[in-house]
Amino acid sequence: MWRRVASLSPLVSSSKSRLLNQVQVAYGFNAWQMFSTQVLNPVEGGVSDSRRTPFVTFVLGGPGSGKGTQCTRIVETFGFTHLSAGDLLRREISSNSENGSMILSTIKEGKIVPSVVTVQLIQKAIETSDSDKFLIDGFPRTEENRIAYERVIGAEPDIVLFFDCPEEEMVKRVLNRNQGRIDDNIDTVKERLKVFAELNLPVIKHYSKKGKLYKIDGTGSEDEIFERVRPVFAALRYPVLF
Ligand SMILES: Nc1ncnc2c1ncn2[C@@H]1O[C@H](COP(=O)(O)OP(=O)(O)OP(=O)(O)O)[C@@H](O)[C@H]1O
Ligand SMILES: Nc1ccn([C@H]2C[C@H](O)[C@@H](COP(=O)(O)O)O2)c(=O)n1
Ligand SMILES: [Mg+2]
Repeated sequence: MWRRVASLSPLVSSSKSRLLNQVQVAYGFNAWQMFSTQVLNPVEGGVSDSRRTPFVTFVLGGPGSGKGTQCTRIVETFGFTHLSAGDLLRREISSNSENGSMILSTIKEGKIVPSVVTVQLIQKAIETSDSDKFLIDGFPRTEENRIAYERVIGAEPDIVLFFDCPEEEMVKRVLNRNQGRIDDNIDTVKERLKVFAELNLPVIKHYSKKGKLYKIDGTGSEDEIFERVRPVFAALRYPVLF
């Protein structure tokens, strides 16, 4: 079980703090992102490998914006573990869990499942994985999702990707998806677009204000989009040791 040291900053000496600022300027990351896979040991004030915390990327965008497609590419190239909130919920439906019928009707209507259910599924998936870097796809969809995650997991994401795509393109992609999803029909898509604009955009704005957002142009071919995503993760492969 991993956990993040909540009050890291007071433990960082002023010289380290200056160094972190220089690194942030040079690499475009903040101090928290740099410490995302190693946390300070509060007793010794040093870096402890025994209490690693995972690097978490939230992957956001409207329905059909290409989140799942690009996550597959990121997994192939950078070895992340992909957790799709939608897939976790659909698995609950197919396993006939106690929440299955509620989840099914919520997804059919294009609405959002209560955060307590989704956050629990994500928490379990993280805790039962050996991975130290996750893509959490399609989550948080609402401010309520975001706050519930931060409360339960005790951490914010390290970075957030947002695939920005015009509505007409998203609708076209969803209606051509042909994977048998119950929400891939014009009525549900219209509702999902409404929910995205009303409830998800505020989350995206929140992370933008925090300097964690990477807005990616979600138009063009899958390859073209991945070439916009690649530099974000390529930069993460240069660890800075303190
Ligand atoms: N750049 C692209 N150009 C054309 N089609 C694409 C592109 N990227 C993905 N697609 C296709 O569009 C459909 C939707 O993509 P994807 O499932 O990745 O979107 P998503 O953001 O995960 O959607 P949802 O939120 O509904 O799960 C899929 O059929 C996918 O193959
Ligand atoms: N945080 C989430 C994620 C997904 N859902 C529900 C509602 C979505 O329309 C549906 C499909 O998700 P997708 O595969 O498109 O990411 O699942 C939710 O309620 N809360
Ligand atoms: Mg998807």
